Amino acid sequence: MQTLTPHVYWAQRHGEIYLRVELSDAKVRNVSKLTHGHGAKGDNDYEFSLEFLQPVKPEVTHRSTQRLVNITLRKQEECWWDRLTLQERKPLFLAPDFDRWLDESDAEMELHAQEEEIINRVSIESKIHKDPYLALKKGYLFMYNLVQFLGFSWIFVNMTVRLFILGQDSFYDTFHTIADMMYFCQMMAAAEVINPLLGLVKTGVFPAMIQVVGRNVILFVVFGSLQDMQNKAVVFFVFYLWSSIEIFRYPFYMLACIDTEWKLLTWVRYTIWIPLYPLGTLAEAVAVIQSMPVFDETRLYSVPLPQVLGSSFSFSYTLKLYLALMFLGLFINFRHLFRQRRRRFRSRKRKMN
Ligand SMILES: CCCCCCCCCCCCC[C@@H](O)CC(=O)SCCNC(=O)CCNC(=O)[C@H](O)C(C)(C)COP(=O)(O)OP(=O)(O)OC[C@H]1O[C@@H](n2cnc3c(N)ncnc32)[C@H](O)[C@@H]1OP(=O)(O)O
Repeated sequence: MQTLTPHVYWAQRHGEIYLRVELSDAKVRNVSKLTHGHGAKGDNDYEFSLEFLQPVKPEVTHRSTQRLVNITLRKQEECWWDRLTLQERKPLFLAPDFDRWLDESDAEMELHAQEEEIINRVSIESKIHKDPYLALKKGYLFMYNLVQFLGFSWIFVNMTVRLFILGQDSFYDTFHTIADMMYFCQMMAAAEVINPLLGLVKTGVFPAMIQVVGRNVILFVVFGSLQDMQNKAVVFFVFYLWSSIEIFRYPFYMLACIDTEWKLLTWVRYTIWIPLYPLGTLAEAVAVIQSMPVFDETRLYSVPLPQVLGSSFSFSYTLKLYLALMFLGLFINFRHLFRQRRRRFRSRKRKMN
């Protein structure tokens, strides 16, 4: 029996080489030796060898059907080859496999489509299998954000309308008009520390704690417990700056809960804190400084001391320490928000590419 060379058809992808050998009832001894195949010249031994343009991995898979043998090789390095063989002249027995043939850009598109399909499958599977309470969690977060959004919108609209109608006079009774709603929203905001603790949102507990504790000290201790502070203009600025960010932040979270994004809203949420956060901290610092003489005068929250050390330890000393903490808190949260912004816009750029 003589040894012949079969017709071999080839195609490639970035990572693989496909060879198709047209022989019926072929038995494969090793990948390049096909015994007892039935080719154009009848029953014979068939053999071929190829010197590839670049190295391939040693593992080779092959599958024989009644009419042909399919061989798959993996390229050592994932890249597009200009041709299959090292020698420029194509061997006579080799031809393109037009059934599988793709040019480089089509192969790239096929690769992207496969990658996307895998990502979609993994994310759907992880949603279905990993968290049976996902809908419940999202429902809770959506409702929480909706209530906060409504609360802060009421505050913002109310203050804006009053500013237009009463002008500067509206500054001085902000507290009496707005405080109840602000108490409600800021008490609810404790959930913002609890949510990451329970793993409901993927963010740090510490920045949320700084934010919530920081605001509540101002609201409940500085404004809430000193009547003299309640009709100061600084209340207007503090409340207006707080609500200006929240009317964008909460709707942004609401959309996130229903896996939706409105690009302009995302941009606003991750941008307006840049002027608002320092201004808000400044307004809070002014409130703290203005409250110090009032605490000294009223002796509220002062700690009685033994006679030798003086009569009492005024709460204004604690506030002096708190002032320093405020600027440390501003620095920590400014850095945190800056990172969140960079992460958000970087991942969006990556999605667009
Ligand atoms: C521990 C002792 C403390 C001592 C205190 C010391 C005093 C400190 C004083 C500090 C000064 C404070 C000044 C301040 O009060 C002044 C002002 O507020 S002025 C107004 C301007 N302010 C702002 O812009 C801040 C607004 N606040 C915030 O942005 C947040 O509170 C903050 C914690 C700072 C940051 O938020 P977060 O870490 O959550 O970042 P993201 O928004 O990017 O969210 C991350 C991912 O989690 C998802 N997420 C978060 N929350 C929710 C939610 N409620 N519902 C649904 N999803 C949520 C979000 O979608 C992100 O997910 P993904 O990454 O997948 O997009």
